[in-house]
Amino acid sequence: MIDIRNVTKIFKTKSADIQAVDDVSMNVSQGEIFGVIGYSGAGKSTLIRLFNGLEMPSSGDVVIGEDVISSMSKPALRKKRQKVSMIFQHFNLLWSRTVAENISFPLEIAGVPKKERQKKVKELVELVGLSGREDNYPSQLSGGQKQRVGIARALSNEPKVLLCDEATSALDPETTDEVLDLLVKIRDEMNLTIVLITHEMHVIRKICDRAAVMENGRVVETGPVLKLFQNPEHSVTKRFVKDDINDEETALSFDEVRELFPTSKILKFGFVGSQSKAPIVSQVVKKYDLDLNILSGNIKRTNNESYGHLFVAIDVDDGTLQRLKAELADHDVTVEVEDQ
Ligand SMILES: Nc1ncnc2c1ncn2[C@@H]1O[C@H](COP(=O)(O)OP(=O)(O)OP(=O)(O)O)[C@@H](O)[C@H]1O
Repeated sequence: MIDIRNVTKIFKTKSADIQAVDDVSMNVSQGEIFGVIGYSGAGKSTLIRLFNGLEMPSSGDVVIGEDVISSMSKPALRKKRQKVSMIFQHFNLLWSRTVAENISFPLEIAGVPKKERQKKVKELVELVGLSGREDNYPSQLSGGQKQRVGIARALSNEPKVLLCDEATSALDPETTDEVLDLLVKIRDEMNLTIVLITHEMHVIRKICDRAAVMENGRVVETGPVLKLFQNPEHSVTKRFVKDDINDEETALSFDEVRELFPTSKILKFGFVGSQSKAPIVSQVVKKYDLDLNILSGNIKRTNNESYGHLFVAIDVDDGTLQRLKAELADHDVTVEVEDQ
């Protein structure tokens, strides 16, 4: 559906050339929710703006469906943007227009007759849960409601692709989850392909199927979301996963744990899916007659699986540890020894 091929974007400024996107390649399948995550300045906004031709690549190709975005004429591109629409962090609504008029605006530009526009607006208002608010102005709405208007407006021309530029970054956690649920609903109902950029791993975990991690303009890691959470390889991915799990408290208490149990090793067991509920660890620990102190645990849900980890302090010699690791590996439970 979307094919990004060796795309580079260099901004030429008076003082220097800035390489915002550096040789990025990625594919997004039809119906997928694909996330791009990175810290500030990683190149996410530039990358997503390349998807709909708001920026043109310095080299490489952006292909959406049958069209090579990077070599389209301006009028063709304007037309294409009706099918590759976008929502924004600060909503970009027209403040002097009501909810209904905002949603109707792209249809007016596309020359859709009034009757048809009204019908479409009504459908969209219902779809995004804003019935009764049609005549309100944006200033009368909460942040979450404003983004619902942004989403309805973006859907008015029945796009194939929805680009989300930090769409929940201005929202509180509860409203973020409501808007994310809405994105999943419209993906399912309209068979949309969604590409979102974010700096919040929670957003990736909650709704994305696959994600790419960016640093300094490059994609440093990409894969199915569960894989990124379970087995992050790049240091940036590890930081994002750690922030999401938020085990700072555990990290702080490790020193105390070492004082309390000087001969113990601190282990982290990692689980996924059904294993996260089964008593595998308890069975294996019993079998080797080990004493175990549970330090902390956490189970999180991705869009379709649960995964989790358990930190324990355990008095175990190296030989037994190897056997324990092998046995747990047979049950898809990973074991990591935390640094002493
Ligand atoms: N129009 C521009 N002219 C010059 N440099 C730019 C331009 N747009 C972006 N940059 C630079 O490109 C780099 C990547 O910026 P970009 O906004 O794409 O990153 P980002 O990951 O989206 O960060 P943020 O979340 O802070 O927006 C930065 O160094 C930025 O200063």
